[in-house]
Amino acid sequence: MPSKFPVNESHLNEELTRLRVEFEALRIANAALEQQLSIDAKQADSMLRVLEIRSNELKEANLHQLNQSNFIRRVMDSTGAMMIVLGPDGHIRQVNRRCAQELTGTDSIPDNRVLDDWLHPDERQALVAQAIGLPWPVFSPLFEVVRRSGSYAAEHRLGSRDGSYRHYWFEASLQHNPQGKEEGAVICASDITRLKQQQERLSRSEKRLKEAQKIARLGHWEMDLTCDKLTWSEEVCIIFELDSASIPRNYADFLELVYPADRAAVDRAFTSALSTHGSYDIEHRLLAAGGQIKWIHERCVIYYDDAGRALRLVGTIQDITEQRLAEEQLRLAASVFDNSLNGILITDANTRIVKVNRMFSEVMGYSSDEVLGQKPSLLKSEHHDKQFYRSLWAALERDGKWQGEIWDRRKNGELIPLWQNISSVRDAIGRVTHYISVFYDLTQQKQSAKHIYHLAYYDALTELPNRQLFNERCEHALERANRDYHPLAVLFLDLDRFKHVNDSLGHPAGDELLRMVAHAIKSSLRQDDTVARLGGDEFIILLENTGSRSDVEQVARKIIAYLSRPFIVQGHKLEIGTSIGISCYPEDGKDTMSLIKHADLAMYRAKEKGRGNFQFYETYLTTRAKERLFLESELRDALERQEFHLHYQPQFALSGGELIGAEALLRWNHHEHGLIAPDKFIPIAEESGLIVAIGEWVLSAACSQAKAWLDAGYAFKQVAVNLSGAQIERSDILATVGNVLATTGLPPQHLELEITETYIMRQAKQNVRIMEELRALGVSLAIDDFGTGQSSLSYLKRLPVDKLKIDRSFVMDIPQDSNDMAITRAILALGHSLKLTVLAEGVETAEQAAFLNELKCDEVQGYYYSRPLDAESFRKLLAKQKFDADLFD
Ligand SMILES: Nc1nc2c(ncn2[C@@H]2O[C@H](COP(=O)(O)O[C@H]3[C@@H](O)[C@H](n4cnc5c(=O)[nH]c(N)nc54)O[C@@H]3COP(=O)(O)O)[C@@H](O)[C@H]2O)c(=O)[nH]1
Repeated sequence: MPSKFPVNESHLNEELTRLRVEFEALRIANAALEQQLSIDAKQADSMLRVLEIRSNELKEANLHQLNQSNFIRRVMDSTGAMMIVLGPDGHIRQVNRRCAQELTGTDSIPDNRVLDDWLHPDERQALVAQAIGLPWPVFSPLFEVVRRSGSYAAEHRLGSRDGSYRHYWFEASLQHNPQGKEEGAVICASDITRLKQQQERLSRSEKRLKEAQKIARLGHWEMDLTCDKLTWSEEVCIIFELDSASIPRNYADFLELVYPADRAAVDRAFTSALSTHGSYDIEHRLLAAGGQIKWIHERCVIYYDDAGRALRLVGTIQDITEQRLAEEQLRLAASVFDNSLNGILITDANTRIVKVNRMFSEVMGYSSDEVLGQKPSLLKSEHHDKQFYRSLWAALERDGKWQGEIWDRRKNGELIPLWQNISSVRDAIGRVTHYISVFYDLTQQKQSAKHIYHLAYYDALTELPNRQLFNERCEHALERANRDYHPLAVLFLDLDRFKHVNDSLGHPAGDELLRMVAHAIKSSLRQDDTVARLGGDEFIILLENTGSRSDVEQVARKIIAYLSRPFIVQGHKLEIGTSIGISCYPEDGKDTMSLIKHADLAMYRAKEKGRGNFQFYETYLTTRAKERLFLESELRDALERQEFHLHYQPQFALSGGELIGAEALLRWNHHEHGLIAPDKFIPIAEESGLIVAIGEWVLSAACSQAKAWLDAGYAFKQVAVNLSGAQIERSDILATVGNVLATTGLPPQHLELEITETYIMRQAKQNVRIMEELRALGVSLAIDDFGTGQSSLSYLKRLPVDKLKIDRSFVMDIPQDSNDMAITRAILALGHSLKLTVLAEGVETAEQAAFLNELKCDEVQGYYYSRPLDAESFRKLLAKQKFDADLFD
């Protein structure tokens, strides 16, 4: 075959040679190979045999491993815990059935899952936080933790298939192969959910116990007697106010904390319980660290060994301070309730009585048993109408309280006024639970008020209304009179001669007389009329619905007649009488004050008219009263203004006509109104008491003048000075006369003192004594106005007087009035029989002088002989006197 390429023989040879060589080499090699193959075949056979052996071994090993693996799986499945095998990257490689069931509800776990997927988010998050920043990929932070620690034990929650989390106790260990390379980890997770729940329950109940102990302030303690060691719960520390370091650790230290006064009792309880194999229960005080004394309740039980030896004591301590205080408060409240001076009644919401106190029973007369369960209406009286109780309940419902006066009825039927304070008690949600009524008896108060009212409105002596009540009644009467156009009258009474009774028989007799008079006035009036006592011997009467003035006049006459009858007081027959002033509404006044004032003025006028008279008010009486007021106020300054002077009315011996002396008569020359008559101002001076100073001035002026005349050589027997009754009563007349005589130097025998018969007889006994003392000074005494004063003859003969002055009223109607002549005659006879000088005053005519002369009257004075003269005129008269001065010494 032609070659495409030029053939080269050498080259072919060379090639052939090379091929031969190669072939030879190949042949040799093949032979070697065949040899080798034969060797190898042999070897292979032996190897195959080995392999077969090995394979059998492996099979056996595999079987063994499978058995082992099955065994392990069975073991794993048989455990109650979850077994999880993690691969080297943390993925779950294998789990036991329990685990698969728990986590997925199947028998397997899907591939590539990590256990962290079931961890509670909080825990997962915490593990993630630990794994952050690791330089290799982290599939399972949980596995990383296991890796880090090698072995790991912790509590974790894993989500179950039902969505709940269960608690597991993880115990994990990192796995290495024999070469030391990490192969993963095995986790055994035991379900501790129930344990956990029990723990939680336990801790909850421990907590609750703790709280309960705290609330109950209850602590517990234990004492190991074998080593005298005390242990306390936390609450005990709180009770003792000690920190746990300083809490007593043995019995002796504990006793130190017990209040000293209670230590013996505590120790007794302790030792007695030990000796009797008992327990003890005691309340005692302790000294808390803060210094406070606390009350505690201690209970203890003792445990013994089989031989009966006490081993330990277990006890509780409860702080009962508040309870004690509350008990104390309760005891106090109960004591207050029981001992309250107020009655207390408590009802339930249905107003059934649930409790009453002692005072209730005392006041109302019902025992507690008698009223419990009853309604308070048991006590009801008919004093109040339904409306009263309706408004009481309305107030209770509206304000929760009511207070006021209620008249109830006692068990014995008596009505009783009570001041009640009723309040409702509500519970936390506002429902009324009780009503409490606190009351006190107003009887006493009402009686006191009545008594006070009586004192304030009634006259204690006569039981008649007083001025205050009269005023009020008059006010009301005026309102009625004004409304109904009725007239009314006010009668002002002043008893005549009452002072005389008082002065002569004493105040008890005066009081009795006033009571009789009060009764007499009342019985002479209608029931509706008001009679009041204003004080002293003054009474006032209110006549309502009076008809004409004559009707009032009739009443006045009736009263005068009643009071003119004699009253027998302490065996004395007393004749007094009354003077009545009358004012009428509306003509004499439209208000109480005016009516009383005007009746008073009218009464004065009635008295002036003569006793046993009545007088209707007239306007001039007011003018007169004003005038009196004016005079009184002017009188007060008259002495200072030296407006007084004396006139002297000469007195003569009737038989020879000799000038024997003069009566000093006071004259008031007012700087504006000129001469004011003594009749006008002396009574005012007497009433106001100014008579004392004025009388002293008169005495002093008269004595000075008399002494001056004597010193000037004029002869006269005496100067007579009038002493007013008021002056004697209101001053020390004895001292006054003595002083005046001493200071003026007038020999007493030249002074004669004139005292009116009326005054002397008013208090005869006492006045006799004063007159005796005056006479002892050396002065002579004359009874002035004799015949007007109803002298008692028995007294008259005992009177230390020298002269009787026949009152002008008897002389003035001589010779026209035969009665006066008879009286004059009688006085002269009486005077002479008593060996007294008799002077007739007010002699104005020759007939009178002749009549007196005929009757051997000793001395005279009167206009017939001379009017009162001023001092100078009298001196001139003296100068004409031809008497021998010795005649009068
Ligand atoms: N306690 C004092 N009383 C005094 C004093 N001075 C006077 N009085 C008393 O005042 C009353 C009035 O006195 P008076 O106006 O002075 O009148 C006296 C005589 O003037 C008056 N008199 C005398 N003679 C007559 C007469 O013939 N006719 C007449 N109509 N009047 C006459 O009598 C008054 C004296 O009376 P008496 O005292 O009763 O002797 C009068 O009661 C005075 O007592 C004084 O200082 N203190």
